[in-house]
Amino acid sequence: MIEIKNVSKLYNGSNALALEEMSLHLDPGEFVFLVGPSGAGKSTLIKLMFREQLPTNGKIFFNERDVAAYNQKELLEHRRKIGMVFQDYKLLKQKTVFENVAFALEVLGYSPKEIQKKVPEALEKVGLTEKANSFPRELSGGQQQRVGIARAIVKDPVLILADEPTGNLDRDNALQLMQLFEKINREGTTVVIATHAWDLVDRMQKRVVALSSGKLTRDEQGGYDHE
Ligand SMILES: Nc1ncnc2c1ncn2[C@@H]1O[C@H](COP(=O)(O)OP(=O)(O)OP(=O)(O)O)[C@@H](O)[C@H]1O
Repeated sequence: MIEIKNVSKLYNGSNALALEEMSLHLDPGEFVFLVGPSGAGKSTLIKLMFREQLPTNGKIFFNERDVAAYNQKELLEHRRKIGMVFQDYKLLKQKTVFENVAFALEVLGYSPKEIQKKVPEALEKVGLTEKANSFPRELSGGQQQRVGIARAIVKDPVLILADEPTGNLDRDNALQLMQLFEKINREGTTVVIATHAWDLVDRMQKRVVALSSGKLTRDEQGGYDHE
């Protein structure tokens, strides 16, 4: 699904590489944790996969297509296929839960009829049917992140990219969130999660890709650290 080949990233105005000669292959249906210390390059890798940033060197292929060669239509199509989840949820405060999730479809041009069908399905999947008419401020952090996940899955993405999705949550909520990602993955969506939550990574026993100073240092199935 995604092939990252010898990718390096140097941000404008920076003199250190955020990623250095990184290569990584993701197959459809995988569940992958990206781990590593602050500044290791996890967010950069996620931004490159979403094609929010372009590599300075190297190439990224999404379903065998070079993402740097996309035209405008292909770029929109790429982003339609990828659901993003953020640490700070990024919900619209003045919109209800339903409206927040619906908005993700409105910007993609879905019809009102499709929106009325798909939003309740997504809310049901994340267990928030009862909260459809609530505003984000009326929800707990865990519930707000579930809205974030509903917004990501409502467009039936093939890939979910989550950057530190449990960073603002307590351990119980974080674990429930990870289990929700696992359920979404079981239903066929590829999931990539950048996280510092090493205890949860240990518990989940998935593929773990570790980065340090922009380099891949480990890529294996299992817990956070086997050494
Ligand atoms: N927009 C930017 N401009 C310049 N440098 C940046 C930019 N974004 C990130 N960097 C730098 O690139 C490196 C990798 O950052 P990145 O955010 O990818 O790390 P991370 O592993 O996600 O860290 P964290 O766990 O703290 O989120 C860091 O040295 C960072 O300072």
